[in-house]
Parts: sequence; structure tokens; C-alpha cells
Amino acid sequence: MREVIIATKNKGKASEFQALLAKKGIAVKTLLDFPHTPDVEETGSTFAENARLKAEAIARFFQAIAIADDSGLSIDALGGKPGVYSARYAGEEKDDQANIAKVLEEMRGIPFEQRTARFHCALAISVPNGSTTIVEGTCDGYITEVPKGENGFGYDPIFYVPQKGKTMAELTKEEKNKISHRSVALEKLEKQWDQMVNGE
Ligand SMILES: O=c1[nH]c(=O)c2ncn([C@@H]3O[C@H](COP(=O)(O)OP(=O)(O)OP(=O)(O)O)[C@@H](O)[C@H]3O)c2[nH]1
Ligand SMILES: [Mg+2]
Repeated sequence: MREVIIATKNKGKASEFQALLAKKGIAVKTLLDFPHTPDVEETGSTFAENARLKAEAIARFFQAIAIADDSGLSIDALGGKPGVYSARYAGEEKDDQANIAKVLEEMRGIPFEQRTARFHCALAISVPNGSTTIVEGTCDGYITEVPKGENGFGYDPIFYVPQKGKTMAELTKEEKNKISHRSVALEKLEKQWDQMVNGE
């Protein structure tokens, strides 16, 4: 297979993709290997639109197959927020701790059964000068009242996964990668993979 570039500068995502795709014998590069790549503006109003924008821009820029991930957390009691603004919920500097603090403040006093939420992940795979395919995955859970766990990234310490009885940040990377929104989406992508990547 030709080289695949994961169109992300997010260290947490990059490390999960490396583990998920290594299992399949696919070596990947991410934008952390090319730190001077221009940022792609996320002007879409859905995860799918933003994933498409990132994948198509990076496929064009590198003339290589690119996979982009646009993801985030939707909290029912907050009307779906932070949604597509998850990375920058507390400001442009993308501070995970500040984002968590803002969510916990907004959720204060809301009882457990009303703290339902889900992670969304849209993945777009784009072939240079060719087509783009988009798939999506979700993972359901609850927002805790205090952060717990050290693993993962983003909102993982406040995302309780009922079937594991733990927060996402208390799971190992292997455990998270079996159930996460990202792995669900990647499984769907694989079904289209051969045609997209090898059958051009
Ligand atoms: O606890 C979490 N566990 C996850 O598994 C997860 N996946 C996404 N997120 C949140 O959603 C934002 C993505 O925003 P996003 O897709 O624009 O990515 P980003 O701006 O961080 O990097 P890039 O891929 O665009 O370069 C991230 O920063 C996180 O806050 C997660 N939080
Ligand atoms: Mg982003």
C-alpha cells in the first residue's frame, strides 16, 4: 500500500491511529511529522464536513492518500454542545483542562441520569485528485462530576463508559481502542479501504 497520511496535529489522536493501524500492518505518518503544514480551517457545521475539508486539503497538499478525523463530544443536557467546537470550547488555545472545567461548571447540579453524552468521530479518506469517502462512529456514555483517570486525551477523564464501569481515561489504550467512536468509524472505513486505496 502507498503511504497514508493522517491529517491531524492532535497527539492523542495520532497515537491512537498509530496503534489502530499498526495492528493492520499499515505504517502511518501524521502532521506531527510535518509540523510546518498549514492549518486547515474547520469552517464546517458538522463533523463530516470538517473531516472532508481536512482530508481533501491534506491529500492535495501532499499528493498522497489522507485520512482526517473530526471528532468531539455531544452532551444532551447542553443541547449537543460542545459538538464541533470540542477542541476550542474554552478558547482558541485548545486546553483540555480548561475545556473539562467549563463542561463541569455548565453541568453542575444535573443528576446522573440526565448526564448522557456521546463521542462522535467522522473519518474522511481522500485520494489526491480523486474521491472522498466519509464514515462515522459514536460511543455513548455519561459525564461524571469529577475527572478520573490519566490515560487518553480531551474529555476522557469525565466520560464514563457504562459497560466498563470506568471513565475513558481509566481504560488502557488497547481497551479504549476496542470501543471508541474512532475505532467504530475506522472499522467502517476498512470495508471501503481496498477499493479506495488499492483500486484507483
Ligand atoms: O476525551 C476525548 N476522547 C476522544 O477520543 C476524543 N476525540 C475527540 N475529542 C475531543 O474533540 C476534539 C477534536 O477536535 P478536532 O477533531 O478538530 O481535532 P483537533 O483540533 O484536536 O486536531 P486536528 O485533528 O483537527 O488536527 C479534541 O480536541 C477533544 O477535545 C475527544 N475527547
Ligand atoms: Mg481541529
